[in-house]
Amino acid sequence: MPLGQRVGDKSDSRYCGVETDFIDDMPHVLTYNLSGGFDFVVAPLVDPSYRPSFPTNSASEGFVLPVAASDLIVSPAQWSSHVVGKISSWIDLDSEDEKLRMDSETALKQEISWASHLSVQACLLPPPKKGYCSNYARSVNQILQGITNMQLWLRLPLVKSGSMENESVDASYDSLSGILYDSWETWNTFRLLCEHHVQLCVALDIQSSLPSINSLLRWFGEPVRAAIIHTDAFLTNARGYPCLSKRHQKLITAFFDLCFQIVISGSLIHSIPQERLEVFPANDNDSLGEGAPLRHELKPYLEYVAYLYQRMDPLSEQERFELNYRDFLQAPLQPLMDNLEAQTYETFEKDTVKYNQYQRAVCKALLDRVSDEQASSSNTVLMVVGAGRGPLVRASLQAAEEVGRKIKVYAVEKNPNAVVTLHSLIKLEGWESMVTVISCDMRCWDAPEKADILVSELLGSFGDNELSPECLDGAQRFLKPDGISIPSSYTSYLQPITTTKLYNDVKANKDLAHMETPYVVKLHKVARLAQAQPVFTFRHPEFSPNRSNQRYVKLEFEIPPDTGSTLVHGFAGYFDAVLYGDIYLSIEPSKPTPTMFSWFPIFFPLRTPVYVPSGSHLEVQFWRCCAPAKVWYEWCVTSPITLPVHNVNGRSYWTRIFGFKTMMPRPSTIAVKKRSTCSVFAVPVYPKDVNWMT
Ligand SMILES: C[S@@+](CC[C@H](N)C(=O)[O-])C[C@H]1O[C@@H](n2cnc3c(N)ncnc32)[C@H](O)[C@@H]1O
Repeated sequence: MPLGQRVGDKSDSRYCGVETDFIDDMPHVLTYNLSGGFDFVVAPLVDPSYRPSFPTNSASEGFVLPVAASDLIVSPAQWSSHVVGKISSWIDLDSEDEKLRMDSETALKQEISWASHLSVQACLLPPPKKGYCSNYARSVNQILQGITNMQLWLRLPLVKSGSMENESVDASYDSLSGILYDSWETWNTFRLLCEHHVQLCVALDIQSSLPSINSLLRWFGEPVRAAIIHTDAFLTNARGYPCLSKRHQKLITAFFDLCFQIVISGSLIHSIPQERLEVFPANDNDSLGEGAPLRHELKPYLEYVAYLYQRMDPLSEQERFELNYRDFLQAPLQPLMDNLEAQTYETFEKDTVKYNQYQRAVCKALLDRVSDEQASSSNTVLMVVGAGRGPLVRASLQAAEEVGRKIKVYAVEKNPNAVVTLHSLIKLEGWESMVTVISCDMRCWDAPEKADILVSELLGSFGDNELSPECLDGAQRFLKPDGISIPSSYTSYLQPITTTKLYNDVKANKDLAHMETPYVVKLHKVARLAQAQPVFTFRHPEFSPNRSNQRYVKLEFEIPPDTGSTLVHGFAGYFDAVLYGDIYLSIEPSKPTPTMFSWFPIFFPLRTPVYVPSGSHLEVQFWRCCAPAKVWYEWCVTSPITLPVHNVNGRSYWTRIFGFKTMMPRPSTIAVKKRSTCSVFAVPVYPKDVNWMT
């Protein structure tokens, strides 16, 4: 039974599991827990008290595992939908005791092999011993090469020494070794040894004490599949029921949003008032005995977790639309090279927030330019360059009407298909006396007069990446020397992020070009490691004779000291734009224009993820390069390690300045969609097609 559904979140219900001990009667384990309200069990498949001692050279031949149930006793559908196999915790692949190490490896392979035979979708691996995991990771990596569908969840405590709420009960300190412990470091070592294998995931043990927010945030970009909450991490409310601290509540809510499963572990340690203990009718195949009532002792914990889920804010209509775009790579639009399609324009046109901002900017500019006294006599010349299907023309006309100014509009558009719409709009909306449509590239148009105001929206997710600077440089010839450009400036921003999902998706293409191409992405499962910093700014008009659109910047990111070490998979890119005066558009995370959805962020991947040790800086260098026919970015990391410059000479990604044909090799085998459109070439499996394990 799902925990319940948030309004508007129908396909995205959350699931809650329970960790059980070994009982050699899996049908009973399932009946008891599923009828008790849990969706799945995390259960040992093999008796953990069984500690085989294998002959040194003939491995496991002939051994029969003491298993929890024959594969026949539980249906294949139940094995795969309701059971996560828990690997024996005695297994220690990095023990100094060679015999134990060898036996552990054999036993691990046997248990995984049995789990694989049952088709369970995941196995929970015991945590590595603190500080050591190389041999464990090596063996797991070997296993990963041979399994197809099953995931392996590496169990780790959610701890980081030096940042826990209550250091006196700090589980992050290894008293044996005296080593300060950060479980993220263990995870990072483990997954690097396993080459970021996509089936290697994490299950976090949530304890009563939590590390600092910044160190927790690192996990948001990791492939965490489950958060295991032990009953002793729960507090007791005034009525005797379990509840969680405010920090835990926030964390679990964030986990829901990131689609992590919740698992309740441990026994009932709260004295729940008797009348609230629920009784469940016995199931037909209840092996406890006919008619015996079943009562799940952990139900109060499950109910509390369900309550946290249900009280989350409902998803807005826009968020629901964007569910399918979360963490999926899209090829950036190139409206200068390509002619946009009708449905792309249609998606833009739904973003009323963007056009309202333009309308406000045009209002302000008209009021500044034309005094009340001149209002009836002067006719302001406004040119919408890159008019598309006319929304900025409409916003400009509405602005003029709002402030009582007369305007004459030229709508300049190079896409002949959009020009057809512009012509039909003139008739439909009665614009004949006010609007002239020009079917032309703005850089080639021989304008009959000069403009007072030049309005454009040629911005990409990274501001200048759709070549707004080059287009407006060509158009400003017909702007009066004191004319106004809307936008008057725009700035790109960069932010280092951890994003295992995107890194793996990019890497799956196995070629250099995909590793050094920027993608448009609705970022979701990412850890934003530092504040975004400004990169390149362009101002318009720019009449200086020495102007250049080449840019270079060196950025130094300071990761907050309590974060701990991090792994950077690439950079999220954003932009903001000053339209006019104090009217702006922004997708920069610290000051986004509320509810505007025209742009998702851009992602610049790194060919090799960069480990940034705790307390170190991350230095990155970015170039905007221009040649007569193309524009491209190059980027590299120069501290704490130096990586090769990415996209040298625009070899993998570039934008063509002239001509409208796509000449660039486009990613074809990856999940690529176009910016904010419904033209989906590949759809995500989750959450559309709900699979509770993925
Ligand atoms: C991002 S779309 C914006 C369209 C419209 N203004 C809107 O807000 O829906 C950019 C438009 O500019 C057009 N465009 C790009 N470069 C151009 C150029 N050099 N000359 C004329 N139109 C251009 C594209 O064809 C496209 O219709």
